[in-house]
Amino acid sequence: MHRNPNPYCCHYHHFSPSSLLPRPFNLPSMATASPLLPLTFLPSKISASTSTPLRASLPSIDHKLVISGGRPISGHVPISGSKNSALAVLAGTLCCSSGPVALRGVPDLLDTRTMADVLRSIGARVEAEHRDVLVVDASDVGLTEPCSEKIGRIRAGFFVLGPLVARFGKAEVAMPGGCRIGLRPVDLYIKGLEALGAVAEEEKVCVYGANGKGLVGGSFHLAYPSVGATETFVMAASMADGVSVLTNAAMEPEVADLTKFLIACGACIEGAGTSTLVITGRKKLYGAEFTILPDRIEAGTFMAAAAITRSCISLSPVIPPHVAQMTEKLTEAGCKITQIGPSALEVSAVPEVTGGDLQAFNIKTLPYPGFPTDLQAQCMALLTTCVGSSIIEESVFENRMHHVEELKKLGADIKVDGNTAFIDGTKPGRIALTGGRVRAADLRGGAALVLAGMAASRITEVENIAQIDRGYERFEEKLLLLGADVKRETEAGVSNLHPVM
Ligand SMILES: CC(=O)N[C@H]1[C@@H](OP(=O)(O)OP(=O)(O)OC[C@H]2O[C@@H](n3ccc(=O)[nH]c3=O)[C@H](O)[C@@H]2O)O[C@H](CO)[C@@H](O)[C@@H]1O
Ligand SMILES: C=C(OP(=O)(O)O)C(=O)O
Repeated sequence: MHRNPNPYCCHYHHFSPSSLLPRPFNLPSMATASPLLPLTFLPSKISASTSTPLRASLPSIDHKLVISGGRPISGHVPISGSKNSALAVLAGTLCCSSGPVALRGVPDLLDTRTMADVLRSIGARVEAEHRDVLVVDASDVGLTEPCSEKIGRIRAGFFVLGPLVARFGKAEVAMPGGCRIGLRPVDLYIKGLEALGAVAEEEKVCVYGANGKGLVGGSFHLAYPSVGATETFVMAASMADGVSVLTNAAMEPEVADLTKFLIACGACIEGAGTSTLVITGRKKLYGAEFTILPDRIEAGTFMAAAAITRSCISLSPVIPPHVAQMTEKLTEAGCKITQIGPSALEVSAVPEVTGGDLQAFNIKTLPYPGFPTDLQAQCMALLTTCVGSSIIEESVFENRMHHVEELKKLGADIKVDGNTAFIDGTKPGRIALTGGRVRAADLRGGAALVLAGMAASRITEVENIAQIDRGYERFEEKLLLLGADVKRETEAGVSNLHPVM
């Protein structure tokens, strides 16, 4: 690997964003996957505090979900810790050079397992302690080139760049993977680090800290409130020498959660959850205990599941303001959402509440507090069952409509023009989805197909569910617990149990 002869030099290397476009998506290979682990998990034991063993990657690439549709669901579903918060916080553990971090609520997902492997590849210790605590000790990390193959599987792999440059003065990180929903460049990450004095090398993502040590405080205005670029800047600035200011920062709850985590570790950050962050760098951050916030996207997905099956379910823990956009849209459709506890909601779409049909609504995805792009596909599935026409405008990612063709195979009537989808809903008293064989192209699109299958009149098979396993903890087990007829089919046969533990 080529190295800068003087990695700490201050001269400027021109940074070319085009050299940082993502490489092709790289799913975990069956050849490298570990064998199935013993099954010890029973659906009745699902709890919001499910443990996080984070062992080897889940070999679910050839698994499919088989759904027998048309059944209502009922009961309570526990919501796991947030995938996107957990991934950012796991990257943030690299800021802690003194003492271990104890994390509660890290969901057991393909993506969190991959992130754990990324951390291990540079010398961090990542271990499950008790059933619910994941301990990460990055005190002895010394390497600055995390495993490229693992980074190439997940978007959040790139989040380690900021902490590594800030702590060690250099880092070489491969282009990340994640959902194939657009070009997803990393130019804003790099520009943010450059504002802190970093120097990026052309042709590869190799970044050096300023003045041979690390980063210096600086100001940066994000041209777009990118979640990952905000998180990268905040982690890096927390260890930079001096005060940094970030404006037009992303305000997603997961960004605020990362900020809270860093503060718990000794960082000095003002403005958490707002668009202006003022960060006073600290020489060192320390290990701390932290609990990951509940996953608002998983919660929103189950809210959509209740609506699409015209059912009534409760869910917790959920932070009601975090799902406000979903609550607003489902209420517009005719559902009733009731807060039944400080962190519990009931979602009802039963005929006695809705009068029989749900009404179409429109969506435009936007950065938080706008409607989340990560719930667009699930809402599209729902809208194919609502009465009337609706329009979905995807404004965050330029290529997040892969689920359209698959939904059409299940009987949906959808037309796409650029990033706008026109959904011709169903007729009163009739749900048009029939079922069929479809393939998950990405995480949320995959979940949307499962929801559609639950409303369809016949059997639906969803293939390539490794995509779903990337971001939903025990998805089909939770659905099964609610009474859905969902089975995981593996090469070895049918299984209603997740093959993780
Ligand atoms: C692991 C994680 O947390 N993933 C989430 C994160 O992704 P991620 O952090 O990748 O999303 P961003 O907010 O960065 O991306 C939003 C838009 O900004 C563009 N962009 C981003 C960075 C950059 O340097 N240059 C650039 O042009 C992207 O291509 C995209 O069109 O936020 C998204 C938006 O809420 C969510 O859908 C993802 O689930
Ligand atoms: C787009 C998503 O994930 P990632 O950014 O990890 O690809 C998602 O969670 O919907």
